[in-house]
Amino acid sequence: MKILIIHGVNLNILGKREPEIYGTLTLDEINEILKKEFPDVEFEFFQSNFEGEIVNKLNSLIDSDFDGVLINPGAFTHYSYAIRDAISSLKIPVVEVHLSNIQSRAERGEKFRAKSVISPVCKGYIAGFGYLSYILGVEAIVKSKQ
Ligand SMILES: O=C1C[C@@](O)(C(=O)O)C[C@@H](O)[C@@H]1O
Repeated sequence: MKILIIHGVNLNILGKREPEIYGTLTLDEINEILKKEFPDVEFEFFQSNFEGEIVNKLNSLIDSDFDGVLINPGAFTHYSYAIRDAISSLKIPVVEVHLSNIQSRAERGEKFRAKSVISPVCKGYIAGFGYLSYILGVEAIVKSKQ
């Protein structure tokens, strides 16, 4: 089984970025945890701060042999119709994940986080479990394929 993990904008600085919200693990450490948790899955990892690069990556999956995509779009979650349309064009399952609970953050004042323009075109979404959100997301892709 082949799964593409897409980390969006500002996730390259995980570990140093607001650790009280996003935790202390770096992106590489999260990627390593996924490889250890799912030894039978072939992963490709992709991070970009550029919306168009993420769109290009998603477009490249049309007619590919990937079985699923897990994406944390970062702040693109809240406004990128381009990423949304690219996901809609895919036939394989896409799961959206977030480290933080974007709904509770919205209630506590950051209202813009309440809206994900991405989740309506995903198979499902998981938020609020820190790096475990990624594990749960991959598990959802693997188990829904079985
Ligand atoms: O960059 C991020 C990270 C995030 O996607 C998360 O993983 O909790 C939540 C987004 O609202 C935020 O812009």
